[in-house]
Amino acid sequence: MAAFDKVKVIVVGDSGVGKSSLTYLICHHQPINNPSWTVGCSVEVKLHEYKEGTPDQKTYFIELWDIGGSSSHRNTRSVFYNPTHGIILVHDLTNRKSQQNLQKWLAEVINKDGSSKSRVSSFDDFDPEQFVGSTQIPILVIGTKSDLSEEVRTHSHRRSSTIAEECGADEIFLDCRQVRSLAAGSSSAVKLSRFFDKVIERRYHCRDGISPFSDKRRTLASLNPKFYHSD
Ligand SMILES: Nc1nc2c(ncn2[C@@H]2O[C@H](COP(=O)(O)OP(=O)(O)OP(=O)(O)O)[C@@H](O)[C@H]2O)c(=O)[nH]1
Ligand SMILES: [Mg+2]
Repeated sequence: MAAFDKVKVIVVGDSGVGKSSLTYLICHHQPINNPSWTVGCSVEVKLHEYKEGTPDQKTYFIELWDIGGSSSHRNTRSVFYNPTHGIILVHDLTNRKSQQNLQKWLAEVINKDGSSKSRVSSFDDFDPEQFVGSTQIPILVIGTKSDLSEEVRTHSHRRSSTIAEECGADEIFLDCRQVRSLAAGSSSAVKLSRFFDKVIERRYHCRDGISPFSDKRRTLASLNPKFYHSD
């Protein structure tokens, strides 16, 4: 089998928001039956056509690292975060807290990327806008359980979540249990494909060639030293 270049995208969010359901739908084009809690991390792979339909089209492997959201694993899951080429932040549209917690998830990912030397001193101090500006790791925000959300069902548009606005990230609302949620040509499928293109672009086609994770803490610290303290 041909060897394809690959990128690693991590999928994070609170336990039960639907990360495994979403990951399965993306990779298998069908819903998963009765997902069980993810212990540690589960990796699914999909092939993606970068810049499909253009002369630059090329096939890549996308690894989706579906991270178990249980808070009891908070101290051990850092091993899964390095390297990270793209981040999918998942929240449950029927659970506002899960959306608010995405800021903590983002902070956790940059905080625990394999180094115990540098820490964000407080999640409240964490500024997603600054994070995005300094690391340029592409982010996609996904709101699940749109079928159960009154707000989504009764309005054709729902306001983007704060974190998506702060990160300048695209956001998708969907029902992970329906194949049609990511039907080819749908706006959600287009956003997802555009996100994967961005991740590949950043990883393989960026002129400066900087690894997103190797450089981000230094950049963040130089931007705002208050984020960091030494142990
Ligand atoms: N109605 C509805 N149910 C969903 C949707 N997405 C996920 N679920 C259900 O929500 C429950 C939790 O989904 P999971 O995919 O296991 O959640 P998770 O985020 O992987 O949870 P952890 O592995 O514990 O971190 C399951 O019963 C799913 O069937 C959705 O879009 N709509
Ligand atoms: Mg899971």
